[in-house]
Amino acid sequence: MEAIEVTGLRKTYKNREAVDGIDLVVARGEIFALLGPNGAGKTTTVEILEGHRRRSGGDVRVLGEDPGKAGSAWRTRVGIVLQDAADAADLTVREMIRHVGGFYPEPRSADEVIELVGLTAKSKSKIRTLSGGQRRRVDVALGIVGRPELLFLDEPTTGFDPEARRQFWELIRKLAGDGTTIVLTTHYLDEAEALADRLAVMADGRIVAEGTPATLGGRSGAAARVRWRTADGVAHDERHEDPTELIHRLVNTGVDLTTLTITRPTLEDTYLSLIGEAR
Ligand SMILES: Nc1ncnc2c1ncn2[C@@H]1O[C@H](COP(=O)(O)OP(=O)(O)OP(=O)(O)O)[C@@H](O)[C@H]1O
Repeated sequence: MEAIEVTGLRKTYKNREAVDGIDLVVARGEIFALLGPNGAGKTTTVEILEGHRRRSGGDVRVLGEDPGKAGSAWRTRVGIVLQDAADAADLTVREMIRHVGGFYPEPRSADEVIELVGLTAKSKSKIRTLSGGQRRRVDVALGIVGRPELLFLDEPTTGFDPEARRQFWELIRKLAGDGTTIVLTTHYLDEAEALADRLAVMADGRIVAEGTPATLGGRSGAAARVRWRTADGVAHDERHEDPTELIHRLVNTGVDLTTLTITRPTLEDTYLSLIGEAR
């Protein structure tokens, strides 16, 4: 059974199709990223999958059930990392995690969760005294304390410093390695590339491309850009479908290969052209 199966999902707000008939499958144990510009329909889609928003049409199965009708047993199998879930709390980190863990049948221990999110040094601090990035770690802790089979993360690393982002990525990989299915929305293309097994790009309520980070939008087959400088200092810049033959030729003509660079479009290049085409 897949973790998520969606066919023909639609959501209409007044006259506006925020989600305009999307199909989506997320396999168990997969890390799936949903990308797209502001207003594309990502949050609406994810909130429907979480059971927090009604759909206008289509079929949705999440862990085998319709989230619009599923009960509390289903809810304990799904983890949601909300932005600022823990913000106003006057509790300590450990108290808050234990408190929320109490709502689940088989919670992780507070110590395990605190260690996983890297908050050991802050476990006895009141949440309101934490920095923004540290509070986001508490949000993540609250999302995973119930040992979810499926975890939704909405722009999880906004406000993290670079080291905290890398630590968070490690945590996500670890959770996925233990079999947790992960669905994340992000505006960071490097994050999607580092984490996602598969990703989909939404624009204007539709999915405009879907694939692995390496193949999205024909990326792997896109022409490579080859640049080099000849001994007389002249710069060359060419595009080639298959640069191997060109490189052989350059080697045979004695080009200084220390000046040679070969680049493919980055995920960001591909994403921006997909979004541009969708407009
Ligand atoms: N409660 C609502 N009532 C009316 N329109 C809404 C509502 N929620 C969202 N919309 C509209 O639906 C569209 C999709 O919004 P959504 O929040 O799903 O986009 P998003 O891809 O998550 O954007 P962002 O990257 O900015 O979070 C937008 O045009 C938004 O204005």
